[in-house]
Amino acid sequence: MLRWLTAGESHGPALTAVIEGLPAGVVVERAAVEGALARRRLGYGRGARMKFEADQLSFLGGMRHGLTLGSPLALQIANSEWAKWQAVMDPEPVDADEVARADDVGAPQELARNRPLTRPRPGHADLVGMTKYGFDEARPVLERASARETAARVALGAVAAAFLEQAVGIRLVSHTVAIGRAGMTGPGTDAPTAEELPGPDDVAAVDADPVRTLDPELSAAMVAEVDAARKDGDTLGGVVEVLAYGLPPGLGSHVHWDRRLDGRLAGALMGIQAIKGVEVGEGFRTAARRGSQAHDEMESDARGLVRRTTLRSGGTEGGMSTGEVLRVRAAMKPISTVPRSLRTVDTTTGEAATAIHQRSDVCAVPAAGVVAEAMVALVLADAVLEKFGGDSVAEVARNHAAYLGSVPEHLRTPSTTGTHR
Ligand SMILES: Cc1cc2nc3c(=O)[nH]c(=O)nc-3n(C[C@H](O)[C@H](O)[C@H](O)COP(=O)(O)O)c2cc1C
Ligand SMILES: C=C(O[C@@H]1CC(C(=O)O)=C[C@@H](OP(=O)(O)O)[C@H]1O)C(=O)O
Repeated sequence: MLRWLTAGESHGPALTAVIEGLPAGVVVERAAVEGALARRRLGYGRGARMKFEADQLSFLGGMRHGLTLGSPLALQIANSEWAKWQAVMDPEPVDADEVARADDVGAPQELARNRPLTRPRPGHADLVGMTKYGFDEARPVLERASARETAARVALGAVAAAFLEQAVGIRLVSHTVAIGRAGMTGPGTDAPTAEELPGPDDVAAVDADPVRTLDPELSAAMVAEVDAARKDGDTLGGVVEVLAYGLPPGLGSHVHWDRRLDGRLAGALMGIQAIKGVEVGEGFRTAARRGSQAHDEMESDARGLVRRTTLRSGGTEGGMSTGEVLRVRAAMKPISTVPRSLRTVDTTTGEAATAIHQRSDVCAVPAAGVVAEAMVALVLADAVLEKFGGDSVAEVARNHAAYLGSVPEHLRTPSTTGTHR
């Protein structure tokens, strides 16, 4: 079983993450984890904070000389802006005078770090978090609700992705499929073909695009959507897709609801801030089709392998991976810190007010794709360990190879023979 936790506030000293249950012998390269953290900061529409704040990574346990030890792996992402926030966010008691002095000289009240935040934003965690935890302002809520925390998940996801590739050859890629109305497809559209999907070697090309899509026309339309929203003082959401290549058939299980791979993926993706919908394969769009147009028919190819003719299911049947490319989508709602300020109430007086608006992202959909990729990597790593066990990477790899080798000749598929993309 793979378990993991994150801790840390958005403007606190650091984010901390621990993952337990990884086998020994995973090569974890600093460059790979830092690369993943850098990818999460990408994307047209992100706010100013992404430019000046740096993710300072340290490995604190569970590794020796670049290899996992089989013990819990702990890492930390220090906040380069901490000095500015220390008085306001110090975990230890601080003099009120010191907090008062932490005001930004000359900053408008909106931007002052030390003022109580009493105008909760509709769509953010502010009001309900204050009510639930008994706070009289939103700072203690928004600090943890903030998607800054996703940096810790992305770091863990990079470790999980390293394990997946090294032990069983699974590789992931994510991309943006819609921002606002750009890229939205209706119920009639069919599943993409394998050639239309980004492959695992396309990660750098996807990341090179400002909105993380390989389609230049779509990219331009998405950038235009972000520009138009920014001009109107508004924000946007969209849809991201994660693809995983190299899965064996049989990760997850049909035998119990909480063992279904699709359910576990949906839970993990819905656990990302602002994600409000998840689709496996054609998801909601498949509901509008007839059965004859909704499933992936099987045929025997020239080599006698059982092959699917389409990619509609998204790579799961019965809560198990089929061995086809895994394809999951997540829908992100628009950013709730809307510059043109939404109506709210001041929680000190109950009077009408406009919601807090500090600097924020206009659109963070491209970054959400990187976070979704990390969550899928973590779920798949857990499912691989459940199926193949093993205390070392070599043992997991042996168990995986033995399983694939045991599939009867007449049921072999491209995935059981290692010939899928
Ligand atoms: C990568 C990423 C960046 C985000 N950036 C912002 C932001 O700058 N401003 C904001 O109000 N919400 C932002 N959000 C969304 C909030 O974190 C989220 O709406 C809030 O935590 C409430 O949770 P809920 O939307 O799931 O209800 C971001 C989310 C993600 C995944
Ligand atoms: C810091 C990150 O994202 C933050 C997520 C976020 C939110 O409300 O979720 C709000 C913004 O923070 P602030 O309001 O302090 O500018 C984003 O910048 C990050 O992703 O590293």
